[in-house]
Amino acid sequence: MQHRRIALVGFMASGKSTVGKSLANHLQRPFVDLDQYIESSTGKTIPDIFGSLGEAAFRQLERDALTSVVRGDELIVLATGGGVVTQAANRDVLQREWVCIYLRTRPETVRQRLHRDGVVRPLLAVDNPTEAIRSLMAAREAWYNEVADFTVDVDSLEVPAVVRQIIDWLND
Ligand SMILES: Nc1ncnc2c1ncn2[C@@H]1O[C@H](COP(=O)(O)OP(=O)(O)O)[C@@H](O)[C@H]1O
Ligand SMILES: O=C(O)C1=C[C@@H](OP(=O)(O)O)[C@@H](O)[C@H](O)C1
Ligand SMILES: [Mg+2]
Repeated sequence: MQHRRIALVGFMASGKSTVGKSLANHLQRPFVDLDQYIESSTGKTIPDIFGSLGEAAFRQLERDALTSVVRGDELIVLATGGGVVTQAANRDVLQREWVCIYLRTRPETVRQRLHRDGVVRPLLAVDNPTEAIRSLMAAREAWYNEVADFTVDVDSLEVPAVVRQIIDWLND
């Protein structure tokens, strides 16, 4: 596990971007956030892409990004977006080429954290976000499990404790 690329997967607001950055720091590896990569390569924000081009176009950009983010043998830590697993091609790449850590959350945790970071998540910017969280999570759960090499239940863990669990597992 030490010599492979690491991808964090999980639902929106599970902590992939935050934990990923800290994990990369600890492991002294380069960190890439897939959403930020898409934003800098397109010059558009995620909400702009959803708003002007639609979700299908975003998924295409995300698929392309997942392969172009890999440069040579660099052992990066990658924070994916929560919907990366909706695409079969991405699940295939994640299973074959990445060690995947699943940050598992309960819907209530997502609800509580949703607005804390100021990140706009277009799929949850709806009239009934609680219902959107519930239904999207139910639809995706099996996919997260399918790609996961290791799962952390993050609901009652602070970020450093999540990072510690991952490092302990990698060192096992
Ligand atoms: N383990 C945690 N405990 C408390 N807050 C957290 C934890 N992990 C992340 N957060 C906070 O939740 C919000 C969403 O985290 P983020 O890393 O953007 O999630 P993701 O990339 O999975 O959508 C941020 O405000 C972040 O600081
Ligand atoms: O779950 C999703 O479909 C999405 C998750 C977001 O990333 P985070 O999981 O980092 O919030 C971002 O990619 C986009 O808003 C779509
Ligand atoms: Mg993120």
